[in-house]
Formats: sequence, C-alpha cells, structure tokens
Amino acid sequence: MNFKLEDIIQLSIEAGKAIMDIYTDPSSDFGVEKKSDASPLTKADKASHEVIVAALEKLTPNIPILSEEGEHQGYEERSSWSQYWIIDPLDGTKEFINKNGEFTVNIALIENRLPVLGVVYVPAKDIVYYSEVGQGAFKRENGEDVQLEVNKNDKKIVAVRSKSHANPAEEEVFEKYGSTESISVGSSLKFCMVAEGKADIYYRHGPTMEWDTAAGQAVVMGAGGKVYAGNTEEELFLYTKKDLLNGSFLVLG
Ligand SMILES: Nc1ncnc2c1ncn2[C@@H]1O[C@H](COP(=O)(O)O)[C@@H](OP(=O)(O)O)[C@H]1O
Ligand SMILES: [Mg+2]
Repeated sequence: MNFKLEDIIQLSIEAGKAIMDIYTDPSSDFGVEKKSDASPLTKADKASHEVIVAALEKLTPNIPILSEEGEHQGYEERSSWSQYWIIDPLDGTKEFINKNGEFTVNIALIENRLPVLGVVYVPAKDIVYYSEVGQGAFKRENGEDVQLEVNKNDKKIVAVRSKSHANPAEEEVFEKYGSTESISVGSSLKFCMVAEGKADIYYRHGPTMEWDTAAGQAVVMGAGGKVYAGNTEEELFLYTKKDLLNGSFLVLG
C-alpha cells in the first residue's frame, strides 16, 4: 500500500468535521433535496464528499474513486479496476436529518470484489472503527485504540436492523438464529455493533447500495465476523456487481 491506514482515518475525521459544522449550525436547514431514487441528500453529504475526494485524489492518484455523491462509473469501467475506493460520505442521511446521531462516514478499499480496508467514522460520537483485512479491527474512542472481536458467547442472540428501512421479512431470519431481541440502528453502525459484540446478527432484506456496506463489512470481517449474500451461509457477499444495488445480506458475529 502506498498510503497509511492512519491517513484514511484522519481523512474520515476531517470529513466528519465538515458534516458536524452543518449538523450543529442552528441556522442551517441542511439544504435537504430529494435524489432521483427519492432518497434525501443534504449539504453535509456534499461537503463530506468534497473533502474525501480531494484528499484521496492527492494521496492515491492512481486509485479510482466511486462515491455515492460522485460519478457512478459503468460496470465496464468498474470491472476493469484492480482496486478502488468506495465511499459513502454520509450514510444514514435520514438519521442526520432526524438529528439522532446515527450517521457515519464510510471509506473502503475494494480488491477482487471484497473490501480489504474499511473506515467507519461516527461524527456525532467522535468514534472511529477501522480494519485492514488480516490485521484485526479496532475502535478508536477518546484517543484509545481497542481491538474488536465479535461475540463468541451465544447465550443471548441480539439482532440489529435498520431504523428507517426495516423489513418484516427480517424477523423470520432473526428467529431462525434464536434471536429474541432486536435493536434498530441507522447507517453502517449495525456492522460495527456486530464487530464489537453488541449484536450477533444483522440481516438486511431491503435494498442498499455497495457504498453503504463496504466499509462496515471490512470492520466486521476484521473482528472475525462473516457477511453472506441472501439469508443463508452459502455465498459470500461480493462487490463490483453489474448493478451497484445490493441484494439482501446476512452478517454474523
Ligand atoms: N430504496 C432504496 N434503494 C437503495 N438504497 C436504499 C433504499 N432505501 C434505503 N437505502 C439505503 O440504505 C441506507 C441507509 O441505511 P439504513 O437504513 O441501514 O440506515 C441509505 O444510505 P444513505 O443514507 O447514505 O442514502 C440508502 O443507500
Ligand atoms: Mg448510505
């Protein structure tokens, strides 16, 4: 790697600062717009995107960037990349607008259809989750780095699901794994909760995009978790698909 993971961590924090400037500005209306898929977009999504893209273009000029708020390159181009950055500058835009703090900055590096590095920053809590695959996953809080490990104690199975986009079909899968309790959380924080053992299972039935899941997947994999496509443990959940839209997926601690 011709960059340091620490550079990417610092960059996620810088992007988070740009988000918080807007989040905490009492005079800001967030500039909420509706995108073509009816999902919301704010000034904060755009500000974070600008910070990340400008820095990555300097840091790794030879690595292509796919950002939710940038150009969505076609499959022919994407499939020719040996590695690329995939960015969700502000995941959980609905949670940002609802001011519940459950939103994240997501930066991941994809190689061979899987994330090999991921950083998830939680601006409202100033917490970073990060992982370079094969080197463990970590949480940085109050200047301290703690290694993460999924929960190996299966006495009580806690499920986690979307706060704004939960689907009734998820309950069946949670029950199949013996879960009796589910928590609703916005954004890629759900992957991080499985990574730190606060939840054991995250099954997502409804749609997400590749940039919503890549960084979180790196973190949970680094902590010993697994991410599967669909609702069984048969197929790995892969990236660089023809369509950037993800199918359902299952995260297990
Ligand atoms: N109908 C839809 N199609 C595609 N993605 C959707 C969607 N509804 C929700 N999402 C994705 O779900 C993400 C939010 O995840 P969650 O529900 O776990 O908080 C959104 O990220 P953004 O907030 O970055 O737009 C969005 O990409
Ligand atoms: Mg998102």
